[in-house]
Amino acid sequence: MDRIRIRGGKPLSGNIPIGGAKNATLPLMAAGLLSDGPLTLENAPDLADIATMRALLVQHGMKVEHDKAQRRLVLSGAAENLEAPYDLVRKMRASVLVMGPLVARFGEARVSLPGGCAIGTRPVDLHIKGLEQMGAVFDLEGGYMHAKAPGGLRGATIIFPQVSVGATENLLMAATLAEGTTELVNAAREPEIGDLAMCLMRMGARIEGIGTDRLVVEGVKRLGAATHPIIPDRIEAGTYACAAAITGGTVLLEGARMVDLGAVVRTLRECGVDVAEETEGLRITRKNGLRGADVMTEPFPGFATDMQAQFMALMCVAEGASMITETIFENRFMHVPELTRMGARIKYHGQSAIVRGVPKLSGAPVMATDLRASVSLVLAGLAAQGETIVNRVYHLDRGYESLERKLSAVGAEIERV
Ligand SMILES: CC(=O)N[C@H]1[C@@H](OP(=O)(O)OP(=O)(O)OC[C@H]2O[C@@H](n3ccc(=O)[nH]c3=O)[C@H](O)[C@@H]2O)O[C@H](CO)[C@@H](O)[C@@H]1O
Ligand SMILES: C=C(OP(=O)(O)O)C(=O)O
Repeated sequence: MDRIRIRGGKPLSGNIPIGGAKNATLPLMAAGLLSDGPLTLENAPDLADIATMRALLVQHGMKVEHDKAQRRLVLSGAAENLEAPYDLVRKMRASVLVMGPLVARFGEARVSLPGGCAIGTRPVDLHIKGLEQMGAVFDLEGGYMHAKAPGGLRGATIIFPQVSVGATENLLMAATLAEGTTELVNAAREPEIGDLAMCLMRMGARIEGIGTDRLVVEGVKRLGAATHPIIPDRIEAGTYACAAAITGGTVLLEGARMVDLGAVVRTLRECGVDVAEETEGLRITRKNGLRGADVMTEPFPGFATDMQAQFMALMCVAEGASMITETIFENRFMHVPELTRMGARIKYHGQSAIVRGVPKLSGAPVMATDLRASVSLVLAGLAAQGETIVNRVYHLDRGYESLERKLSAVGAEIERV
């Protein structure tokens, strides 16, 4: 199995191109089920999760062409098989995003329950309740959610008791083809949801309130073809910002947007890192020592949970103590024991961790159980003395395209072995 080998201690310098956002591309691909298309998605990343979503849509009966050279996905055709099988849903939770579009367009879907995952239990009750409010009837059988709405979905007012990115996306897509008006209250406001809404509008949907926590959707009879550019990946950008910061370098993140990274940028500045907006993207520079800072993860526009592990790696070598509180997922500190093996001083209890900065980390063989925990070990390895080997590289391949190529191009000593 592939591993990543890093020899730390090299300040990064140069440009890193930021790809299209994984977490925008996955729902956008699911939206392809809402029309015969073609739906053309520009700036598509080449990631394992995108291949999994492609396999899922293809087994539903759609045609999905991925032109990797042109960074373009073209989706067309209509689903014939309405079942999302366990093997694919288990591999990638975002597979449940096919449920809303399938029920809305074809009146039925059978989607495997995803089960828990490394970062938490992650139930899908809000997705189910919302579709029930829109008239779908659910049976749970053999580990599958079987939803039926033979007469189609109807608009409803859905008030989310807690903010959910996936449930907002599923119900937003479903609402575009429902009869009448759907109101989504306390909706998630992540940039990926705005991107999905923009694409749905291009396909002919009628949506108001984009960018706010109240989305109002007027259902239409059918959606059509569209071409949509995917937004840049703010988590990939944030991760490479931490790479520049932890190595004391200067990197231009080509294509990254300040508007998506407000809370991360504010925290980096608090730690003594310079962040400047340039025409081509964001420039991250760290000249002096890092200072510790406290962080609490929250729904957007708060600090993203998908940046928590990377930030913790940074705080391991910052001066003073930092308190990191994870409020979104109940089990998202799996990187702590591995960072500790590299010499970090971290204590955690419940949802909070205290990181006491040390002058140096030391390289070690490490592994993690999820995507962002894995990349936090890469960041720690970039700063550590000696060699770090990161195992289970398949986690990284879910969300970071050409990670080792992008980092070695700016001076890191990193390779896949
Ligand atoms: C593919 C994708 O875009 N993944 C992102 C998405 O995941 P995902 O859409 O799964 O995350 P949610 O926003 O739905 O989850 C937030 C919280 O709500 C809970 N919850 C969610 C749905 C539900 O029906 N019931 C329920 O209790 C979850 O267990 C979690 O504790 O948003 C997360 C939070 O920003 C990110 O970390 C993930 O990277
Ligand atoms: C948690 C993540 O993804 P997923 O929701 O697909 O597990 C992530 O991108 O960090």
